[in-house]
Amino acid sequence: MGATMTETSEAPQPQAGPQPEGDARRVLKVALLGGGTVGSQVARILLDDAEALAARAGARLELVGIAVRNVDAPRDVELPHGLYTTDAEALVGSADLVIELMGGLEPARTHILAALRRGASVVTGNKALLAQDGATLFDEADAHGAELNFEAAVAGAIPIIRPIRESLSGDRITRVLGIVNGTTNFILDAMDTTGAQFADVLAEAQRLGYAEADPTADVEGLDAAAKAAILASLAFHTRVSLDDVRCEGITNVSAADIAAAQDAGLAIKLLAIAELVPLEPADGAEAAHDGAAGAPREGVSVRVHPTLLPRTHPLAAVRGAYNAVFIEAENAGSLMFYGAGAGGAPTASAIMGDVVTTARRLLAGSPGRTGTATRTLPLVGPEAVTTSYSIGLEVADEPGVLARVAAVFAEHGVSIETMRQRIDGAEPASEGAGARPQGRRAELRFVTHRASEAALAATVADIKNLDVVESVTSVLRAEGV
Ligand SMILES: NC(=O)c1ccc[n+]([C@@H]2O[C@H](COP(=O)([O-])OP(=O)(O)OC[C@H]3O[C@@H](n4cnc5c(N)ncnc54)[C@H](O)[C@@H]3O)[C@@H](O)[C@H]2O)c1
Ligand SMILES: N[C@@H](CCO)C(=O)O
Ligand code: NA
Repeated sequence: MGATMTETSEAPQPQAGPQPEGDARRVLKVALLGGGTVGSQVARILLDDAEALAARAGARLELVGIAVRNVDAPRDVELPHGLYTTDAEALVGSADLVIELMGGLEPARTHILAALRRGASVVTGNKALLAQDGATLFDEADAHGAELNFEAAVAGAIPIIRPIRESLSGDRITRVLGIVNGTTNFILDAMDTTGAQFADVLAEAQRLGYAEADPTADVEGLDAAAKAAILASLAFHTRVSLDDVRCEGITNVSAADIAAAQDAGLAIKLLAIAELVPLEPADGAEAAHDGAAGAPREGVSVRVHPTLLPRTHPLAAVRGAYNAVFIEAENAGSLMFYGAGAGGAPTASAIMGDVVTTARRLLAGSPGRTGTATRTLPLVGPEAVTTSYSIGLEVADEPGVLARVAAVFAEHGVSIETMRQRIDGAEPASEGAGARPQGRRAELRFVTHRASEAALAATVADIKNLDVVESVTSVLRAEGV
C-alpha cells in the first residue's frame, strides 16, 4: 500500500470479531482541499459522524486541515477555525487521503498529482479536470498504487460512476443518455411549465440561486459535456476527453420550440448522449476489429444537445434541477439512475461514499485500479450518427408551398415522419380549406425519420433558399420518437 498510516499511542488491544466502532488504533489522515459549498459539508460530515464513519471505514478518518483561499472568509458552516490553512501543498504532504474540492484545472491538478505520487489516494468532484486530463491522473494513480475516485463528478449524489465501473463491469453498455446538468433542466422545465422565454427563466433561476452569476458553462452545455466525456470513458472502456464531445447548449431553445414540442407530445431536455456506433468498413477493405475475435469494428459518439423526447420517456419526467442517467446494456436492459445532481450536502454524500470505500480498500492493502480503458475506440463524428430531427419553418400560406418543401426533403433522402401546420397562431388548417387572405404566414413543423447530419444540413440549406420560406426557426434532434 502506498499510503502511510499512523497508530495512536492510547490504542486499545486488538479484539477478535467485528468491532462496531472500527479499529480505533488505525487513523487515516484526511486533507480537504476546498471549504466551499461541497467542502464545508464534507468537513461537517467528517466531524459530526466520525464514530459511524470509523466503524464503516475500519479506521478513524482524521481531518487534518482544510485548504482555502482565505482562512477568514465568512462561512455558512461553522467549523474549528484552526483547521483552515492556505498552504495546500503542505497539507497534501501530510495526508493519507486527499479530498480535492477546489474545482478548476490549477492548482487542483498539481495537488492531485503530488498526492498520487506520494501514494496517497484522492477523492475529487472535479469533472472539468477529469474531462480535460483524466488520463494523466489515472495513469499516475495506477503507477503509484493509489486510488482516484470521483463519484461526485457526475450527477452529484446519484451513484452512477460506481454502478458503471463495478456493477455493470460484466455487461456491455451500448448507450448512455443523461440529464446531467441541473441548471439547464431547471430552465427547460420552467419554460415547459410557464411558457416563458429562455432569458426570463434564466434570470429567475439566477435570482433563486439555481444558476450561477456566470451561467456560461451550464447553459452552453460545457458542464454536461465534461460529464459526458467521463461517462463515455467508463461505459465504453476507452479514453474520451472534453475535446471529443460535440456540444450545443440551450440558449437557442425558444418558447415556440417548447410549445411545439408540447403539441406533439414531446419534451425538450439537454441530453448528454454517449453511444457505440457500428462502423462501415472502408470501401473495398475488410472491417477492422477491436481485438475481440469476430467483433465488428465500432466507434463511440459523444454529444450534448437539446433533444426532443416523447413525454412518456422516463427522462422526460425529470423535473426541476434533478438529474438522471439512463443506461442501455446488452444484458441488463434499460436502467435509470435518478436524484440530486448538485448541492452541498448531496454532493458531499457522494464524496463520503468514495472516502469510506477508498479507506476500506487502503486498509485491506488492495487499492483498486483507477483507469478502466482497455481499448482505443475511434471517436465518430456526426456523419456516422443518425437521429430524428424536428425542423420548424415560417412559410407563406400559399397553395403548393408544402409540396415544394416536402420535395426538398425527398431530394436529400430525408424521410418525413410527421408534419404539423399552424396558420398565424390559429388552429391547424388543412390544405385547400377554402380561400386564404393574402400575405398570411404558416408555421410548419416536420419530424423526420433517422437521418445523417449531413443530409439534414443539406436539406435545411436548400429549404432556406426557397422563395416561399421566410425562415427556419429551429432544428432540434429527437430521440425515441
Ligand atoms: N456545488 C455543487 O453542487 C457541485 C456538484 C458536483 C461537483 N462539484 C464540484 O466540486 C468542486 C467544488 O465545488 P464547490 O461548489 O464546493 O466550489 P466553491 O467555489 O464553493 O468552493 C471552492 C473552495 O476551494 C477553495 N479554493 C479554490 N481555489 C483555491 C486555491 N487556489 N487555493 C486554495 N483554496 C482554493 C475556495 O477557497 C473554496 O473554499 C468543483 O470541482 C465542482 O465542480 C460541485
Ligand atoms: N452547475 C452544475 C452543478 C453540478 O455539477 C449543475 O447545474 O448541475
Ligand atoms: Na454521482
